[in-house]
Formats: sequence, C-alpha cells, structure tokens
Amino acid sequence: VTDAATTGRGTGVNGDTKTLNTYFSNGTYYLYDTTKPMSGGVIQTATAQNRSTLPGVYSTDADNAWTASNQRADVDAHYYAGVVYDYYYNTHNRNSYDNRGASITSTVHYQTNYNNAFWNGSQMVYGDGDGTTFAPLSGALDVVAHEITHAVTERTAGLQYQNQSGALNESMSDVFGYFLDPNDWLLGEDVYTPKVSGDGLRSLSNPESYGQPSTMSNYVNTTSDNGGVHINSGIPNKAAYYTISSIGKAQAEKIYYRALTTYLTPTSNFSNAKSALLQAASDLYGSNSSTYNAVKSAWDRVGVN
Ligand SMILES: CC(C)[C@H](Cc1cn(Cc2ccc(C(=O)O)cc2)nn1)C(=O)N[C@@H](CCCCN)C(=O)O
Ligand SMILES: [Ca+2]
Ligand SMILES: [Zn+2]
Repeated sequence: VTDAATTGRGTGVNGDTKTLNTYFSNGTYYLYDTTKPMSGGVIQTATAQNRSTLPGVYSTDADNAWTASNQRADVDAHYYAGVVYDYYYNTHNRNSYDNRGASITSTVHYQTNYNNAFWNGSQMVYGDGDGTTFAPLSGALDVVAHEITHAVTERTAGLQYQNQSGALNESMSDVFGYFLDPNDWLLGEDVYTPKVSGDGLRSLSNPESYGQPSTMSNYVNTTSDNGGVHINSGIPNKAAYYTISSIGKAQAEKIYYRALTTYLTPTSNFSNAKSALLQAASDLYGSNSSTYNAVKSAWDRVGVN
C-alpha cells in the first residue's frame, strides 16, 4: 500500500493557480490535508454532486492537477480552509475551531445554483451560485473565514443566533472575514455578482450601502432572519471598522479574539460586546491606552452605551 501525503496544483474559482495539500491512496488523489498539527485531524473537502446529501463524496483527481472547471470550487474550499486554519493557529494559537485539532470538513456543489454558504454545526457547505448573483461561494477567502468563524464562535462565546447576540455572532464572522482578507471593507466581493466588479454582499465601512444600519438608533426590530442577524450586524461591523481604522489590524484582531473567546457569552448584547472589547483592550494594552480609548470611541459613535 502506498498511501502518502502529496502536493498538488489546482485552479481556483477566479482562475488563479494554487498549491494544494492532497493525499494519494490506491491510485487516486484526494483533497485531504494531513500536514497540519491537528493531532489526527485533517482538512478534507467533498462534493455533494449538486444534491443535498452531506458530506457527500471526497473530491478526487487522477493526476493531482486539479484544473477542471468543475473542480474550481473544490480547490478553493480546500485551499482557503487551510489558510484560515493557519491564521487561527499562527495568529491566535488556536488549533482548529475547537482548539483541539478538530477536522475541518467542507462540501461544495451543494444543490444547484445555490446562492449561499453556511456552517451547519459540523461542517462548511458551499453552493455554486447561479453565476449572476454568486460565483461558487468558496471562491472568497472572507466567506470561508466567515463560515469557520461561526464554528469558533459556537465553541467559545456561543452567541445565540438571534436578535443582538445573533447580530454579534454574524459580526464576528464578518470581522474575522476582514482579518483574513483585509484588502477591502467588503465581504464576499470575490464571488458576489461575478459580472459586476467592486460590489460585495456587506460592507464594514458603509453598512448602509447594503441596507444595513450602522447606528443603534437605526436598529431594525424584525422577526425575519432570526431577528435581523444579517441586518443589525451592520452596527457592530461599523464599530469594528472605526476600531480597526484607528488602532490597526494587529491590535484589533487580538482584542476581538480575546473578547470572543474569554468574555462574550451566549446572551451577550451590543452593550456587553462593548464591555467585553474594552476589557480585552484593558487586559492587553491598559485601560488608559489610546487603544482602549479607540474602542470606547468606536462604540460611542455607533450609539451603544
Ligand atoms: C457568508 C456569506 C457569503 C453568505 C451570504 C449570503 C447569501 N445569502 C442569500 C442571498 C441570496 C441572494 C441574494 C441576492 O442578492 O439575490 C442575496 C443573498 N444571504 N447571505 C451568508 O451570510 N450566509 C449566511 C447563511 C446563514 C444560514 C442560516 N444559519 C451565514 O453564513 O451567515
Ligand atoms: Ca473581502
Ligand atoms: Zn454568517
């Protein structure tokens, strides 16, 4: 038996070439990455073959050149999951979403023309999009980071997915999406409306441009979308934008990670988030620091006391 970890080459959703950690077994290559210090865990990518059964079947290739057009979503889901794993490990000393090296499983080609991506409590799931609203959704690093951060949040703060705690849950995923992809303040721009450039799904700097509020005074009370978790996330997202713009990404990601994993709880609301981030800023940089003051100012500006 000649099972072995191998290195492959693949083409991503946007036509870019990337190196892949693959696995060779019994004459076939798999999107199965055993190179991370996950104490047994792996990063593995499967395809639902345009049906709804999860996790589906492993993505395979005959020659370890993953360049077919129907493999692009598989390539990016696998590659970006590795990038996000490395980010949490190297930047926050966190070993996968459970901090115990849990395997990271992704399934692509979920249903047909599915314009969404989600964490289902056990794995990531990505649709192919309809080609107009979305390209295959694993083609955006900030989207993959958004979904994996849902898993981190679930295992740490456990922010309940409704109303203000749910909007915080959403915001944490969008904010860590930014930390992984800090080239712009947009989320999903690499896969949203592939025929239109420069737009995204949500904006941290200008939530209003995508129909989200950015001040507490404009909080939307609604029963849809679990109490508007994808709408009211604009308020903490705007506070994050002010914070990052003031203190920079390096300090902000430390503060956000510490607040998420140490101080936030399942029922935290926006005011509790302000306190959690201030406590994290105080722990890390002191309560008289300009960093602390920047966090306070950010939340004051979005009207959260
Ligand atoms: C991560 C992000 C790329 C993804 C984007 C997304 C996609 N959709 C559906 C959707 C579909 C069509 C359009 C349109 O403009 O026509 C807009 C939105 N709503 N949000 C998203 O935000 N997905 C939700 C999925 C939530 C599923 C329930 N837990 C999430 O992960 O929070
Ligand atoms: Ca982005
Ligand atoms: Zn989300």
